[in-house]
Amino acid sequence: MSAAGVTAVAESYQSFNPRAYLQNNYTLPRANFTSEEYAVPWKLRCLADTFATGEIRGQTLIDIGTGPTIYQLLSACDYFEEIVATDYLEVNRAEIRCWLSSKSSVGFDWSPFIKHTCKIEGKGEAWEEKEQKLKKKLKKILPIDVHQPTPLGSSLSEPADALISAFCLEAVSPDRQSFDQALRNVTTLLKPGGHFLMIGALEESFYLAGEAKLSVVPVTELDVKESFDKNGYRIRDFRSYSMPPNLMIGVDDVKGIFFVHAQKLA
Ligand SMILES: Nc1ncnc2c1ncn2[C@@H]1O[C@@H](CSCCNC[C@@H]2Cc3ccc([N+](=O)[O-])cc3CN2)[C@@H](O)[C@H]1O
Repeated sequence: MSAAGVTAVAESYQSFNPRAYLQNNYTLPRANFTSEEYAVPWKLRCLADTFATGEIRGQTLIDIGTGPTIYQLLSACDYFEEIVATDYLEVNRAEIRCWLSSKSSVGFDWSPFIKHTCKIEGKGEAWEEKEQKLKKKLKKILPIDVHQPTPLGSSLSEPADALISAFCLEAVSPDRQSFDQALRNVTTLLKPGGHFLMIGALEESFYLAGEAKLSVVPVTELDVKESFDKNGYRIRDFRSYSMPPNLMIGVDDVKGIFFVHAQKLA
């Protein structure tokens, strides 16, 4: 892992604009709920299908690099007592706090995401009920640095039952070696036998978030599978999505999205 590369990444994130990032990726056209040919419904389907088995459950789920988004936690909230959000930037942690505390729609409006998740889960759950359930379970919002051997510092009492992460490791690693090391680091946060659900960008080299232009280490399906294999996981499921031309809107050069369900070997 190049220390200089990691420092450069950290500096680039100082101008990350959460609202611009949300606008770029979580409004139309990418957040179009009319068909699973669109990126956001595809991601929600991966998560809803995986949690529906009931196999992934426990006391604590940690979200690695939550960013300013909560959609990735919607299907998880039925299966864990405590959900821990984490991010490197205070501006992102503040976005999550704003959503948690907002009575009205002061924060980003996640209701279309919550309604879609309730619909595909098919339990007849009211979206307001799921929203309140997640807000109740989302008990901690912690600083994290995946490049540290102990990413949460001393904030973590014991390893979690499961980890989830969306678009983080590849977007904060200057190279493949750093990506592998970051995966090794966050694996210390997971109990043996615990499950790790990761969603990420395929073959992306940059993305925009307001004034910030962030570098991304391009990873292929094979790269991701190799990283999990090398770090003591059994891959349970792997799905990929090709970005259709109408979703290539200039905010990044992402070619596709991967979803991996991996289990840490006991
Ligand atoms: N050292 C660090 N440790 C942990 N987290 C860190 C660190 N540094 C920054 N962070 C934290 O990690 C970041 C996570 S956001 C990364 C965005 N990834 C790229 C973007 C994502 C995206 C989303 C949706 C769709 N789609 O089509 O639907 C496509 C794409 C493709 N482009 C950010 O929260 C930062 O604050």
